Amino acid sequence: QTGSANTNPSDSADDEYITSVSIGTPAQVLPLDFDTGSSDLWVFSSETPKSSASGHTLYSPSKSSTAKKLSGSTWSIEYGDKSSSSGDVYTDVVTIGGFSVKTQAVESATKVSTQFVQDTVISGLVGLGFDVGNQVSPRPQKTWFSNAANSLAEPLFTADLRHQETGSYNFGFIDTSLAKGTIGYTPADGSEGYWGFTATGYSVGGAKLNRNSITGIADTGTTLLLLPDNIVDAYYNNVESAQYDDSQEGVVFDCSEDLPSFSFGVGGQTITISGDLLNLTPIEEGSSTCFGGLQSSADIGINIFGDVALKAALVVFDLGNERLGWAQK
Ligand SMILES: CC(C)C[C@H](NC(=O)C[C@H](O)[C@H](CC1CCCCC1)NC(=O)CC[C@H](O)[C@H](Cc1ccccc1)NC(=O)OC(C)(C)C)C(=O)O
Repeated sequence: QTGSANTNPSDSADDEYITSVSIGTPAQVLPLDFDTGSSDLWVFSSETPKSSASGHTLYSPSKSSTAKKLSGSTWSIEYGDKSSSSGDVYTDVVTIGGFSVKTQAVESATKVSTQFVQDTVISGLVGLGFDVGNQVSPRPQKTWFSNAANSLAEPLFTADLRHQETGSYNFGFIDTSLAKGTIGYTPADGSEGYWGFTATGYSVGGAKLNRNSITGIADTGTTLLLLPDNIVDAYYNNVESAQYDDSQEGVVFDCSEDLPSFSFGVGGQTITISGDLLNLTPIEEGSSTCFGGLQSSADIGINIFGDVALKAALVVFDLGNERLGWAQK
């Protein structure tokens, strides 16, 4: 068995990717953000304060004949961007791309931080990280993919995120036609809950890859490519107008710049992110100053290959073999 779901950029900056998920009986369809950087499936619901819930699609367990309260269970999460949410837990049928998990923990939000209130394009997250990262207590719950893995044709899923166009999350199979290059595999470290891996080197503007390895995570829930300062500086030294902008908290440059590409080695393959994918967006509507897709990871303590990097590749999250596959798109 397999599943295949389309995913779409949330806005002109590809800030997030939105995928429709069916929950309950009859199906309640919510727009959710698939996040390989966390491990909880949580949703705005009938239990979310009305003032916080306006503009969001809500899950109502009371309207689902298959919903069951997981009594005594609660959850609470704070994300890297300091946003947070918390609540209680139900189990219900959750269908993604035509594949159903009958008894999935659906975490219902009784509290959401301002950022989630304002981000009305999504009504929650589907965590696709390792189960060790789940935040339900007293008993952590499994992710949708972990529950699905044994019934899928293969215990893996792929992410095909695209710039300003529809991409896909496929479960249980690899559609190699989505990629131009060969899939290179490298071990994945799930011990922290993330999909951790090591890139074998990098280069700017198509130069030969150096041998400076980079350990980081493949994170569909992070917009940017976040790498160490020495790499960020090596890249922006090639961009005449690049400068750090305190108010934007990142490197900005003239939108008219012809940006160099950025490449990294992984699993014996080279993934090249084109210059135009490294120009994320004007700092505000109509501005001629643009915000870089590559920024520093210095104050995070972990390198993150977020959507800016993932857009250049077809990425295979292979739980069965504990490995990540990358192929140039
Ligand atoms: C709870 C833990 C077990 C796991 C937890 N994991 C993470 O924090 C990483 C995870 O991928 C989280 C998942 C995101 C949380 C916020 C909502 C969207 C998903 N990523 C994050 O926390 C990183 C935040 C994202 O990069 C935001 C996402 C965003 C975009 C538009 C509007 C709002 C929010 N982008 C964002 O800020 O884009 C700019 C810089 C261009 C504005 C952790 O490490 O603490």
